[in-house]
Amino acid sequence: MLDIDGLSVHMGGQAVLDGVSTRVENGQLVYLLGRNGTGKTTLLKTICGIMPATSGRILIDGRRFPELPAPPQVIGMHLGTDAAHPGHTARRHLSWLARAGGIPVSRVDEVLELVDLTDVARRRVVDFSLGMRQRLGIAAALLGDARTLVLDEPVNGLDIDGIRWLRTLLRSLADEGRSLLIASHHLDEVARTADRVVVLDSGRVAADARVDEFVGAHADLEEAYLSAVSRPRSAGVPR
Ligand SMILES: Nc1ncnc2c1ncn2[C@@H]1O[C@H](COP(=O)(O)OP(=O)(O)OP(=O)(O)O)[C@@H](O)[C@H]1O
Repeated sequence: MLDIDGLSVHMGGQAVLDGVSTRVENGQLVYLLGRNGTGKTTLLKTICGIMPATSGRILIDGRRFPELPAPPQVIGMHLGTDAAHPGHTARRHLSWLARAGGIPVSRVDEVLELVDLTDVARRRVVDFSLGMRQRLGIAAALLGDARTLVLDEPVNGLDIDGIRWLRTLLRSLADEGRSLLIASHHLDEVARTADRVVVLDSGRVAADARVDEFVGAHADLEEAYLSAVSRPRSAGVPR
């Protein structure tokens, strides 16, 4: 479970996140939405202990990140498709992560199978397509069998079969009782699988609701989203 309370992150003298509070319960698949540059990646990195909070509190299964005895076994993270050394094979990358995280190396084959990369496990990451690097990042997030998962735009670059595969995987991980927080711009995936949405706007929570509540009287999810976020600074975007 993720519990975020009054989280602010300041960078370069600016508040990138400003008093963000939300919660992802066990068994919930929550999508984090918002315009480019509105703080989604910053929020995920702060949850994962990569960026420092200026104020506020983040609890992962009731504990702050520095108190976690074995972080990769508590929170799985996929924060971008360039995490692996390009000269390493997929297997070497995951084996290194497993050793660093105190995870049995035998788990590597399991996650390679889960993300359908077994056949290319000995190929170097530099030769991977974007979709293959997404799968590798998802494999890394799943290595520790953590109860909480944080994924940044995992759909990007996946082919149509891959998007369907990921949708089924994410839903089943939530149905097993895990907490998932996923930043995305893919409203179709949100509509199909999300339990809740959290919308960030200029670093603040503009909406935090069950999907059906969020859509409410709006025609659809896109209309609900556009009415939740402020107008873009650039002109000419029809509303
Ligand atoms: N290291 C940094 N120093 C200063 N500002 C930063 C730093 N990293 C990010 N920012 C700023 O923080 C803001 C939020 O960026 P962030 O990457 O969290 O947005 P995002 O919502 O994930 O965007 P996108 O949808 O494009 O991925 C942006 O204005 C960005 O310029």
